[in-house]
Amino acid sequence: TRSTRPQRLLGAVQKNATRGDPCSVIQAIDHFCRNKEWAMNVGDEKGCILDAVVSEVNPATVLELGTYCGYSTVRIARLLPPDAKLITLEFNPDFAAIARQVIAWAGLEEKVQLVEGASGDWIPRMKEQFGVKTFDLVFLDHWKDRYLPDTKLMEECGILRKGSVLLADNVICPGTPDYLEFVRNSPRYESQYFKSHLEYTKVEDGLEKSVFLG
Ligand SMILES: O=C(NC/C=C/[C@H]1O[C@@H](Sc2ccncc2)[C@H](O)[C@@H]1O)c1cc([N+](=O)[O-])cc(O)c1O
Ligand SMILES: [Mg+2]
Repeated sequence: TRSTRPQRLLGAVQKNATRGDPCSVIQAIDHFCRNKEWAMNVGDEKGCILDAVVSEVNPATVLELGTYCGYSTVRIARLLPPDAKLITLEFNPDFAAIARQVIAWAGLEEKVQLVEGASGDWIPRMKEQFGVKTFDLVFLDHWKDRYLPDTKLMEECGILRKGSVLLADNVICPGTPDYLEFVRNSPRYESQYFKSHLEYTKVEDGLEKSVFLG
């Protein structure tokens, strides 16, 4: 049977990237998506903004919602200090299987814990399951209609602390209007929009960075 796009993306990584070299994994995926098949990775342009925010926050604990093939997981984990921990949640087992191999190819398994399941089920269990009290940085890139309910859930579960940074992909395209309205109008967040483009296209999109004020 015909392979899937994530399988072909993994093949491009294994063919063109060097084991243990996260930058070559990132380059191989971007080249594949720009020249062969588009895929919904955050991409190189928004990826540079992601890199800048990760470097500024210098997080000890990161939560990623929506792993897909692990592109942003690799982008974030490559910048983390030795003892830092990135937990990434993925609902689709086929995507999770591909992402594990991409993360392994980059040599970043030690920094990443990929959890299969839905954010709504796992967010309430973060403390007991993984011993993480609060997250310094959360990257939202999963189902767009889950950004707002999951943000409210993270607040309720107390996994955000004063100064925790939420960074949300696709706030323009495909768009997350209810989330954007919430973080931009709530007194409990200080929000900032980073204008960019939808990965590998000229369509406008951007990242919204929201600091939780506690
Ligand atoms: O739809 C998009 N992203 C949804 C991503 C969803 C990812 O997260 C889980 S769902 C989940 C994971 C964890 N917990 C609950 C659910 C899916 O299995 C997928 O791996 C998207 C679409 C476009 N686009 O141009 O159409 C561009 C983008 O950058 C996008 O991110
Ligand atoms: Mg996205």
